[in-house]
Parts: sequence; structure tokens; C-alpha cells
Amino acid sequence: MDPKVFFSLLLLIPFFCLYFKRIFSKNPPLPPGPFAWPIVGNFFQMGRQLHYILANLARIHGPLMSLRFGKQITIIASSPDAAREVLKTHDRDLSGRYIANAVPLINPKLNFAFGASPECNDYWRGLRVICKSDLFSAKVLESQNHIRENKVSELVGFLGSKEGEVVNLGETVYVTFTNILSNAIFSVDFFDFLGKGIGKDLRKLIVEIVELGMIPDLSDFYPILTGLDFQGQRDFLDALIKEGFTNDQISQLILDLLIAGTDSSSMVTEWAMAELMRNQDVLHKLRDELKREIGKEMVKESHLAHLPYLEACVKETLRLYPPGPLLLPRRALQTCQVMGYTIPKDSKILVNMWAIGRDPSIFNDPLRFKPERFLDSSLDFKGTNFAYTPFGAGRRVCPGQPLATKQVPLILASLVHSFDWFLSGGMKSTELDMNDHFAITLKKKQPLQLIPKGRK
Ligand code: HEM
Repeated sequence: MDPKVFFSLLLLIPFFCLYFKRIFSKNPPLPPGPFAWPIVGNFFQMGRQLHYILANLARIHGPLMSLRFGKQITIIASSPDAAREVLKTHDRDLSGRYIANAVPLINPKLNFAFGASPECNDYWRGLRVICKSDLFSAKVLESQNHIRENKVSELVGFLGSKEGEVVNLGETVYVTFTNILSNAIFSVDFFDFLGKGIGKDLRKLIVEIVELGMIPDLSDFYPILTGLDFQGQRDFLDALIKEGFTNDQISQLILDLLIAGTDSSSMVTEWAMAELMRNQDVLHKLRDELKREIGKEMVKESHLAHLPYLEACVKETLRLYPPGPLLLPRRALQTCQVMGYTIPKDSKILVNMWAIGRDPSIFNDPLRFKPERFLDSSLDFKGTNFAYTPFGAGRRVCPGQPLATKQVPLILASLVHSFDWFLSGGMKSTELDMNDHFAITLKKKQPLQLIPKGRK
């Protein structure tokens, strides 16, 4: 046989195998998706801005789509119905966490993790219960509101000292979000606004994990925490110790909480401020509400319940810029059938919440920052309406949501109420770069640089 014909036939074998497998398989097919090349699959169709690419592909292939990367199958849900199937109807089967081999969120020595726990095992269950009752319950959060208000007043003090100077807004509020969490657990600040303090290396460590996907040396981190001897606030730590968690496991848990909770909250605040700078009419409405309800006082948590426009601004920011645009990747614990398609065991599952939030068939004029759309809307953060679940839903729903939805509005309101803000270098608000950069979380590509001026 002519070698050319022979090699062409050889190349066709995988296609024939796939064809016959599909014809004779008893299972329904995989969800539709773009053509996958042998071995590399859809690798060359992907890129860094995965949320955009997946949204465009879903327009062609539908709300439940599959991609292949080598042997790995990835399923993407891109509509409220598909999200409901993944996060509610098949929540149990799809409640594993998919962790890429390169990202070492699970310490191999401990074989222990929380957000990165590969399945909902006893460790994970124990941690969820303790977090819910001893860190994020309404009672605990209420008893710690002085911590958040103190940290926010330090933030306002620091920004006051920077009047007329350019500040990197995201990095500045990041310090406050970190110290809120470190004080809630240990009664200590991890670092100050100059980056000095016991947790000074923490930022570098988290950037390595979250943005660069690098394998950091966690052994530097554990002594920082264990060295603290768990002083101060004891309830959360006592509950963990009582349940038999070791110091190393507790350190790993704190690292998980810091990774999941601090960047996400600072990003939302940064995006919200960027949108307020671009939409001065919204900024003025928000200011009017704050002035009406609070007068010249500092913003307190007790004010938040009376600030519906502030809440709408936060919700609108989370619609356009969910820090987890694809939520956190899940993993199929077993093969199951969803919307008439087969999802094989160990598939990676993504929910494109970013695409759902920008879908014109769900949200009118979706690219406009229009908080008013949330004023008379029943959409909330509970994860029951699948057109809007920035905190996820089901078993793996964000446990930090009760804290996040207190601290983000508190800080945003304080920034708006206490300062006038100007863009650096005389930039006009229409020139503000709103491009994003997606690396696990959705960052602003150009950090927001603003100049504060205290309001009288
Ligand atoms: C605006 C802020 C935040 C947003 C938008 C957010 C969003 C999310 C999302 C989408 C998930 C994945 C849910 C799923 O798989 O269905 C998640 C998981 C998680 N979040 Fe948050 N989060 C925020 C703040 C926080 C805070 C403040 C903490 C804690 C201090 C936190 C701790 C966690 C943890 C531990 C997980 C993993 C839960 C698990 O796998 O069981 N998050 N978050």
C-alpha cells in the first residue's frame, strides 16, 4: 500500500473509534462542543481570557458544552438552567473540586484542604460546620463588628494621610480585608499599609499561588501562624482544636480562607470604585443616600440595612465582575446525565457566571453599570436564582458570603462618604481602562490609581 494512504488511514483510526463508540454506546453523548483534535483536544482554541472565549463558544455550541484537553473533559454551563442543573439538581454528583496538578493548594504532607478539598469528605464537612457556626454566623459577625469598624477607621485615617497623593486602591483595601480576617481569628494585624508586620510575606505567597500558579514553599508560612500561639479571639480556634485539627491543619485552613476571602473582596471594591468613577451620576446618587442616612458620621455597620442603593451598587459590581467568573472549578464524583448528555466521572465542571451576568436575554442593557436594576429585584446572594450566583450555590457555596456582604459595602460606603476621588495624571473618567485579567480571579488589568481628598 502507498505509505501516504497508509498513514492517512492511521490518522483516521481515532475518528472511527470515536464514531463507533458514540454509535454503540448506551449512554447519551457528551454535551456538544467545538471539534477536538486528537491528543491536544481544544487546547489551541483556549487562551488567557477564558471567560470571554468560553462565552463565545457557548453562543455556537449551547448552554451545556464540552471541551477536551488530552484525556481531560471539561464541561461548561453558561445559562441559568444549565447552572441550576450543575449547582442544584446534580450538586451531590458534581460537588468535587477540580485542582490542576500544578496548583499545590493541598499540602501533600497533610492531605488536607478546605476550598481545595477534592471531595466533600469528613474533614471538609467538619470545617464547613465550624466556619458556619464559629466564624461566619450572624451572632459571631455581630459580636465582631467593632473589629471591622476599627479596621475601616484605620483605612480612612491612612487615606486621609495620603491626601493629594496617588494610592493603589486595590492594594490598600487588601490590607484592611486581610487584617479584618486576621483580627477575627487571632486578634492581630498581619501587616500595615506599608506592608510591614508578621504576615509581610503572605501577599507574595498568595500572589504566587493565585496569579502565577507557582508552587510556593508553604513551610515558611506555617511558623508565622503557629508562632502566634493562637492568642486573642479564641472561639473559632478553640472549636477547631476541640474537633482535633492539628496546628498545621489549622494553618492550612487559614491560608485557604485568606486566599479565598481577601483578594475577592478587594477586587470587588476596586471594580466598584472604577465604575463609580466612570458613572458620576451613580456616584452622586450613592453619596446622596449616604448623606441622607448617615449625615456627617463615619459609616457603621448598623447603617447598612438602610442603604439600599449601596447594596444595589455592590450587587451590580458582582454581576459584571464576579471575582470567580467561572466560579471555582468542580469535579464530577461519578458519571451522571445532565440535560440529556453524559458527564463522565472526573470531568472538570465550570459555570460561566460572568457570561450569565452579561447575557442580554437575562439583563437588559447588560454592559451598563446600572445599580437601579437591583432596587426592585428579588435577586440576592443566597444562590437560589441561577441567573445571579456570584457566591456559587449548593454544597460548595462560598461560606464567607455573610462576612463579604458586610465588609465590602462597609468599605465602599466609607471610601465614598469620606473622600472625593480623582484619577491620577489628570486622566478623564472616560479614559479609565476597564480591561480585566483572569487568573483564577478577575482582576482589573490596570490597577486603579486614585487620589483621595477628604470631604468636609
Ligand atoms: C465578594 C467576595 C467573595 C466572593 C464573590 C466569593 C465567591 C466564591 C465562589 C464563587 C466560590 C465557589 C462556590 C462554588 O463552588 O459554588 C467560593 C468559595 C469559597 N469561598 Fe468565597 N467569595 C468571597 C469572599 C469570601 C470570603 C470573605 C471568604 C472567607 C474569609 C471566602 C471563603 C471561601 C471558601 C473557603 C470557599 C471554598 C468553599 C468550599 O469549597 O467548600 N470567600 N467563594
